[in-house]
Amino acid sequence: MAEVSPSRAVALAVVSRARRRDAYARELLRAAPEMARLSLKARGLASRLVLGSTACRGLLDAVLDSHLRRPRDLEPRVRDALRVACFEVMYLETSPEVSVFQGVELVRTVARRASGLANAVLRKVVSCDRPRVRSARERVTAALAGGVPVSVADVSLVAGMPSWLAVRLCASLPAPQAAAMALAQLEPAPAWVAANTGVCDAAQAYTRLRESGTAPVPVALPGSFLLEKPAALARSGLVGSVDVVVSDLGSQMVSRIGAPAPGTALLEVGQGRATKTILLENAAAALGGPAKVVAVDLSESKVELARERVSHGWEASVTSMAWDARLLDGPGLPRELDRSFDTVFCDVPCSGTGTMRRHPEISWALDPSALDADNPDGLPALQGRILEAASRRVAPGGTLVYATCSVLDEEGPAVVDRFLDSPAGRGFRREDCGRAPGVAAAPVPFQGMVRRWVLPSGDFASVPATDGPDGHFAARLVRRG
Ligand SMILES: C[S@@+](CC[C@H](N)C(=O)[O-])C[C@H]1O[C@@H](n2cnc3c(N)ncnc32)[C@H](O)[C@@H]1O
Repeated sequence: MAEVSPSRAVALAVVSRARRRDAYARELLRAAPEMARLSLKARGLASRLVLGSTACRGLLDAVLDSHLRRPRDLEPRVRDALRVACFEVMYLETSPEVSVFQGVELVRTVARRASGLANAVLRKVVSCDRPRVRSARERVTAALAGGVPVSVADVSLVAGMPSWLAVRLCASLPAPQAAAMALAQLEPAPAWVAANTGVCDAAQAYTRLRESGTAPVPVALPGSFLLEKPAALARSGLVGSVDVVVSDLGSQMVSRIGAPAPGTALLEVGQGRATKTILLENAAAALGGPAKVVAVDLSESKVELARERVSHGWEASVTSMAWDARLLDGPGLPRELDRSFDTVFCDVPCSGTGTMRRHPEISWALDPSALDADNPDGLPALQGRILEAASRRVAPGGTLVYATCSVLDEEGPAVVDRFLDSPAGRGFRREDCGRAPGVAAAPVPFQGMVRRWVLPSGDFASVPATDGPDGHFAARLVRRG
């Protein structure tokens, strides 16, 4: 009898490891020694099974529980195997016979006596749930073209996300965009990288990427590439040496929207691992030379990491420090922050709903109350507070950029509207992100790519779609002189 395939066995090992260690599935997938022994095709399937079964976790559990007499009795390792198999039956194109057979074998590898139960459950998934997904997908695909509404239930089922999140998504996005996002959620996300021009120019980055087997394809922004074989990047050493930074194209667009003029002062709030610091300096350099950047983050360990990364090419122009951005308008600021800046770029903590293809844990880990504007401990309150405090550091005539990787109104336009209505915000006016100097100076096709996502308000809001960038939001506010 045929055995369970290596890709499914590896997928189960990684999913179980993530549960036991309470770790991120994508990171374990990258580090898994078993992955290196798989063929490229098998690695692709293992990766889809791990990321997909993680992204749909709650929905798969509800499906499995509906077919079990005593769901609570299911051992965690059997549930892991059934989730992987259930995801394949419902969402992938594998024939039902193969996916059920493989699912039963997978369960047998962890609990021989549970194989009969697995067979019964997976057959029910084939007859009840697989057709539901297929018909929901047809309706969502029809909504993509426009003119047809999209239902919350279909978005939730097609994307494998909780219904409350689908409700918020459909309230934030026009139907064709909600449909495009739902259809893209369980597809592999494109892999973009940008050359770190502090270390190498676009031509050198291209050569190094090509020689390392990543099959780079230049995109409309010089130094930016789509990788056709992203798996080779991990072995290339180019990420560790910071010759390139891995960054979604939407994030690269936001960095051009925030691009400081050469030699001017920029305060970056929420520096994280310094990916945008490098992109912002790339953008300034493209305009003529680096900016003088002071960057803050609440997390000491991220500041350490950021310092190491910017030391590759930008050590002379970037200062990274640990500071709580909510205190940027208070007394006792360190000398580096007690001044005004030509640009203040706020990359605030957010739900990450624009990046769920890359971070599959997000949708089932999010607490809906964290998105309520009136929750004092929620994200919109934190984002508004950071924006307000950071606005005090903008010089007259200077620019304040507010950025998130969320697609939800509550964390984007609503936060900016509230700020502009507040006493601190009254001195600012909203400007068109598509006309930002860093965008206007970029090649015309890139300008078109950015402007495609600019809303009538002037804000930038990309939305995930198959082969498209992640969901990023940016508002550009100029302080009256
Ligand atoms: C969206 S991430 C930034 C990503 C980063 N800009 C990059 O490109 O890698 C938001 C960052 O804000 C930081 N943060 C959260 N609360 C903060 C606060 N009160 N003050 C400063 N930084 C904060 C987090 O540690 C996190 O690194």
